Amino acid sequence: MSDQKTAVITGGGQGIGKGIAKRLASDGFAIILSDMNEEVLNTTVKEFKEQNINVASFVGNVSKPEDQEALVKTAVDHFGRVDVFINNAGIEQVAPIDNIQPSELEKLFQVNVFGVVYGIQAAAKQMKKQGTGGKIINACSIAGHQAFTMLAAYSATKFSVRAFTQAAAKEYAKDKITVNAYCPGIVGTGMWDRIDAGMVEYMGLEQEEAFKKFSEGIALGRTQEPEDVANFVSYLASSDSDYMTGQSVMIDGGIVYN
Ligand SMILES: NC(=O)C1=CN([C@@H]2O[C@H](COP(=O)(O)OP(=O)(O)OC[C@H]3O[C@@H](n4cnc5c(N)ncnc54)[C@H](O)[C@@H]3O)[C@@H](O)[C@H]2O)C=CC1
Ligand SMILES: CC(=O)C(C)=O
Repeated sequence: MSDQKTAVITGGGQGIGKGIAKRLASDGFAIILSDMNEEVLNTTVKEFKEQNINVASFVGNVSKPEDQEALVKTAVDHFGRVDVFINNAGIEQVAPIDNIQPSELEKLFQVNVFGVVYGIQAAAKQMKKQGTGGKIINACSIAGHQAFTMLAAYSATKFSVRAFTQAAAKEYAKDKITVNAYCPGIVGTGMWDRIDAGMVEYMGLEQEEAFKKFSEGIALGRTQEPEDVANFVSYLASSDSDYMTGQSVMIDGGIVYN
């Protein structure tokens, strides 16, 4: 087994996942970046290679268990091990409850919940085989602690991520696998561009007005960058967090207080 630890990041082609991957690379991890968007994935991998980051990639859909298994196999084939697995990929949906359609509800749960479950299963299987323990880290949200209007279904998926984070932490503790989650607030990524567009449609707001409105209550006075999330995930991926498991922690600049 190689000396260099390996971190796998789903939805790593852009946004928060890309920020996390960059940070973990600078922390010394070999990186397996995965995304279903091949174009953004290839662009980011090229950028990382130009920065001499030890990176390999896998195109896959987190909502397919066979893709999650193949992602772990890719990591093992390239780097011989999986130490950290980050279930970052996620999608949003903006709609009042009256308008939530069955197909959209299914898709949201398939990606944000089933995808996390399949990722946890594939990662834990490999970590148990290695016998080295490991860290599984899930993308939750402030919406996983407090449901938001127009984001009811999305919020429900993130409450569910919190439940799986707790239960997985309890089940895998004996294998020295910790399971925690990061709960960002308002991060200026493609996801928020789409949420903003959805709010324009349903609430009659001007473009970017929703982003501004949601951001008004941030105690630290600014919206979040992927790097703000990555700084915390760096801790979760490190041995400094060895005594922490089952937690879904707010990293939101002060929006939701538990
Ligand atoms: N942007 C924000 O304000 C917040 C985001 N989050 C969560 O953080 C995570 C990352 O969000 P962002 O970077 O903002 O999103 P993003 O939309 O900018 O990037 C998400 C990436 O995931 C990929 N992806 C989507 N569905 C996939 C699938 N089925 N299989 C594989 N890859 C898939 C996309 O192609 C994209 O590259 C998500 O789980 C999101 O729910 C949580 C709180 C706040
Ligand atoms: C996208 C998201 O999780 C929020 C709360 O903005």
